Amino acid sequence: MAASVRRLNHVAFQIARGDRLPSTLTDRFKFDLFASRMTDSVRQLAFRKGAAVFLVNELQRAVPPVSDGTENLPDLLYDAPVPHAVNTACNACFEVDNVEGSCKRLQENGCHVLVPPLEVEDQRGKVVYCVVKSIVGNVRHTLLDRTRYTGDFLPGFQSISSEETKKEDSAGTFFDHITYASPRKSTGQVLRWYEKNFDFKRFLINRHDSADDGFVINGDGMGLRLTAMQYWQCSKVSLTLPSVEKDEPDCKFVVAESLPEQGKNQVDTFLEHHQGAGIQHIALYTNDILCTSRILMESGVQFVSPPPTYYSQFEKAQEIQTAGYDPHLLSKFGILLDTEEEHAKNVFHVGSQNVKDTQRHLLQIFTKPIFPENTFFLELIQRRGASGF
Ligand SMILES: O=C(O)C(=O)Cc1ccc(O)cc1
Repeated sequence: MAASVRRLNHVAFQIARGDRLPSTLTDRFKFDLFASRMTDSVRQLAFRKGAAVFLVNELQRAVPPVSDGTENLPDLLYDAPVPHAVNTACNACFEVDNVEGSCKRLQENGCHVLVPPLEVEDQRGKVVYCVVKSIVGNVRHTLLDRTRYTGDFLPGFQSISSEETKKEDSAGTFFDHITYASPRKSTGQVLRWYEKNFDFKRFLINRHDSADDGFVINGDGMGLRLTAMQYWQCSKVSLTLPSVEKDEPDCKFVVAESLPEQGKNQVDTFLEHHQGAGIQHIALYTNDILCTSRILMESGVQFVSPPPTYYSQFEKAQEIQTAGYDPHLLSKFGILLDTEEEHAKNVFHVGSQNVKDTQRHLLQIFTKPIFPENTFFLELIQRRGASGF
C-alpha cells in the first residue's frame, strides 16, 4: 500500500551557515521571504514566488538529534538533518491525507522513517508531519497534513509581512518538475520505489520515449537518459481544494542518468560534487519566459548559453520563427525551443494553453549552478502545449 500524495507543499534546502542562497532567492530570483523560524541551531526561512515555495534550512551548528526523548519539539522542524555537509535541495514535502496511516504503510513497505508522526501547533491550528527517506541519494520526503491549519505557512513560523507580491513575473509561477541526478542503471529501481510507496505513475515524455529505455538524448556532446513520473491522485483530489490550488498543475519528477558515450555531463558533475544522487535541478514554470529571463538576468542571474550555432542552424532558426519567436532574442538570453509534432500516448498535457495547431512548443533556460559546489541549478520553463522536458 502506498501513501497518497495530494500536492507538493514545498521544497526544502539544507545549507551551511552563511551560504548566500537566501539573498540569491530574494534579490536575484525575486522570491518573497514570507515566514521564518529561529532556534539556537537552525534558521528556517520560507520563500514564495506564485505557488512555488522554498524552505531554506540554514544550520548554525550541529543540529541536536531529531528527538531528544523529551516532549520538546526538534530544533529543525519539518525535516531531518542531512548528514553529509553539502549545500543541497534535499526534501520534497508532500501534503497527504493521513500522515499516521501513510507513515505506517511506508514503514511496512520497508521505508526508512527519519521522523515518526509529530504534531505541531500554534494559535492558527495544528499540523501533523513525518519524514521518510527516499531511495534517491540524500532526498527525503516530509509528509504533511495541514488541513487543520489556517496560517500562512506552518506552525512555529512567524509570518513576515511584506507588500503583497505584485512582481510582474510571479503570477503563474509553480514547480513544473524536479529532476533527480541518478547513477547509471538506477532508474528502474527509483521508478519502482516511487510507484510502490507513493503510487507514482511513469508517463512517456514524448514519442521518442520508450517504456524500456526512457527518452535517450545521445549526441552533440550530451548523453542522457530521462524517465518521467508523476503522482496520480491529485487531479481528482484537487477538485476539493481551495480555488488558489485548483488550477495548479502537479509537479512532475524526472530521473536523469548520464550515458557514457558523450563524455562527462552535468549529471556526472552533480553526482561527483554532491557525492551521490539527489535533486539536480528544479524547473519553475513561467507564463512568459522572455519577460522572466530578462528580469532575472537584470538582477544578476547567470544563465547557461547554448553554443551560438544552436540559433544559426537553418532548421532551428526556422523552427523558432515558426513558433513565433525571434532567434536573436532567444539567443540573447540562451532560451532553448523544442517542438513536439504530435501527442505521445499516455502523456499529461500540463499547462496546455489551447494550442490549436499540431505543433506544441516548449521553451526552457537553465541557470548556472547556484551553490559554490557546482551542483544544483534552476530552470525556467514555458509550455505552449508541449509536455516534454
Ligand atoms: O529535466 C529537464 O528539465 C531536462 O530538460 C533534461 C535535463 C536533465 C539533466 C540535465 O543536466 C539537463 C537537462
